[in-house]
Amino acid sequence: NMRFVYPEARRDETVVDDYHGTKIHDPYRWLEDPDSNETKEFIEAQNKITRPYLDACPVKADINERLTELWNYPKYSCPFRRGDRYFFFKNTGLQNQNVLYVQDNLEGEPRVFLDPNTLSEDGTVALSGTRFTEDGATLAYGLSASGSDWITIHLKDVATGEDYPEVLEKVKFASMSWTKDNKGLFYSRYPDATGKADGSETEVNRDQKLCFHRLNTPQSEDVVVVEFPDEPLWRIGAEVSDCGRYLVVSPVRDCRDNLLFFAELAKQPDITGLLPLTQIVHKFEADYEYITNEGSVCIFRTNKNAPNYQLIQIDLHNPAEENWKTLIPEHPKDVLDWASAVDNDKLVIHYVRDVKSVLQLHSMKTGEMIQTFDLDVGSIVGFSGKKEQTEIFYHFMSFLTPGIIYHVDFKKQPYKPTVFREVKVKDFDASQYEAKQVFYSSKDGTKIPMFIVSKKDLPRDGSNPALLYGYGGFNINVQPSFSVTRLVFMQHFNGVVAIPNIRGGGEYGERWHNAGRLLNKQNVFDDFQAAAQHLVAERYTRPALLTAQGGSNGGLLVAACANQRPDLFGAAIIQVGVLDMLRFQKFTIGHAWVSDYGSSDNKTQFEYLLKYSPLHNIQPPDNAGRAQYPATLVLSADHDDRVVPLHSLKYIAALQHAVTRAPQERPLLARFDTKAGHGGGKPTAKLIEEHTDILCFMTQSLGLKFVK
Ligand SMILES: O=C([C@@H]1CCCN1C(=O)CCn1c(=O)c(-c2ccccc2)nc2ccccc21)N1CCCC1
Repeated sequence: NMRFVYPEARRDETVVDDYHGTKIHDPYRWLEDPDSNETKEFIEAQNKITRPYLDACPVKADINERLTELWNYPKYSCPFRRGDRYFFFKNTGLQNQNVLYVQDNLEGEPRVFLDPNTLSEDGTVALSGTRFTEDGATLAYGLSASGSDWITIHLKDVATGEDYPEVLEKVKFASMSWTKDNKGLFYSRYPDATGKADGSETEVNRDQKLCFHRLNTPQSEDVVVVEFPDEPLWRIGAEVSDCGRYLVVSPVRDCRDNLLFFAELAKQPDITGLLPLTQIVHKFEADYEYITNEGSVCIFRTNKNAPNYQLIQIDLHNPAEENWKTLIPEHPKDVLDWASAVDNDKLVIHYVRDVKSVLQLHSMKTGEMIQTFDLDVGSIVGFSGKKEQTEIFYHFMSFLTPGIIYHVDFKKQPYKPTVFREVKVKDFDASQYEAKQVFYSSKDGTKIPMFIVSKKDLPRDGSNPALLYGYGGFNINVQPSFSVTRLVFMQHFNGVVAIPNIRGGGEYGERWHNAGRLLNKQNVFDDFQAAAQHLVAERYTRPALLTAQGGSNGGLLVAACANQRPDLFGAAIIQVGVLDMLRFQKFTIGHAWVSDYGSSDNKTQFEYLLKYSPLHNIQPPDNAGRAQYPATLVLSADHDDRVVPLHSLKYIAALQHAVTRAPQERPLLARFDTKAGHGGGKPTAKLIEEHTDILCFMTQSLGLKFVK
């Protein structure tokens, strides 16, 4: 690789913080101001060296063409019934945003109902959340711009397609829920901002309130119905019960555990102020998620006394914990991932069993299993069904299956799924590939599952490039899914795709999550490094051909592993990563992540965070044996208000500084996009550009050969 001359970034050695007596320098603190000219110039200078490096890739056009060709297949969501109509999302293939269609019945001619592509020239306005009234007459829908978490709520008359005049502003992390009479909407919003609030700001999100909006009135007349003024960091989830009588209110303060309150809406014909709430869960010690209710008996999915989750019944008229009943006890191995009421007296239950989806039908009355719906190895990625409806749809996907939507009609016995729609990717022959699940040992001996996908009959001589993808946090499951980018890597680079289900995720319930957070966070990095070692030991690949990739919390994973074991990876792709572990809680929603990371405000947690924080553990390669860094590409964007770009800016500045006058041959680059955010709602055009650049970076830095 050509030797890189990196942009000089000013180091302000006067910025020193004192954490519980420990002094920590933060010389790039000035990069935390997104609006300063100096920061803008830094971003420009980074893009100025990265762009030519990526564009110099001799097979960039081939990669872009293949990605575009393979991406261009029709994508559908499950149809869902609202009122007397069916709706579904569809993308013909390369549309920037999915389009919402409506049809009078499943065989009827679909009509475009809402096309977000008409809302912006470049596809950067995205639909973010839709909620129909029970009668299907009105749709509340969120719009987000440039990838920001901020949304505006709009209200549309379904019959005419006309929008109501009002627009609800300052909405983020909102639950939207209609009253049963279709006249009003509960939603959560933040107070009017002092400065800008378009997603390029970094201010802490605080003082969220639950409001009630009457349809066809201005937002200024909305009523605050629930607030916790002493708890400015709480977010307030709210849901009107299936029967319409109750509002279930579930405040959260971080990314796990919630409280439970409810209000009796029947007693509030006219909502004019704070709702009287009955509290039923008084401690943050578990997750409680409302599923449905029969009269005053509510069913909740919870991990209280059940790390693999269970369904319990709470009678709102007798809500004390000693009266709670277990409806479906936790399974010893399988994780109860979600549940949904259907056909009035049944529950559809999704389990995750060794990272694979299991779908079952249970009696709502007794909890007994009625039957399973057989599935191949893979994931349920979509579902539609309602308590009072007599049919469901579910969307199956796997590494080698782009998508199959199944339909079950409960009016016919036996309940037998039929294929409603199967999508094909042109000139993709799944029989040329294999996907398998292996279990490898981590540093502490824990068995970790890992999916390995590639062309069949690849040589096992360490000659294949490999892509190791991980997340490892927030109780999130990384289940099999179909990816065009990974298909290009497998088909045209003979690439091996490896996806370890490392600790911190939810694949084995709360135990797995707890084993990878707070003072156990190093287990996550150990699991990922052990996965890399397994791939090398089994001769799938060798370190010089191994790319580590992760985004968000997964970006932290990759950056921490590149610091700890630079010798294991030839390349590192760090997307919208959390990289300053001492300051993350000071920006936007970062404070919510303390449930996984802890906080530098706490001495014990500070000492632990300091040991792995990517920004604070950069060590230059030397001639005494410390390996050079993997070729590194850091990616972020100007409207990422989930993980603000300052993490990536400070990290790339520190990394480039550290290797000045050090034996670092491989490039350490950053790609900063505009009118883009954390990833949600990103238009297809931007996705293809980004994935092209990532594959070009891997090709250039690892010297990969593109095979037609
Ligand atoms: O983004 C994240 C972490 C992990 C996954 C969710 N997450 C969050 O920060 C979740 C943020 N978040 C919420 O907290 C709630 C919410 C609202 C009301 C009640 C309860 C929750 N609703 C959301 C809706 C859309 C997007 C994010 C939302 N991270 C980025 C990097 C580290 C963690």
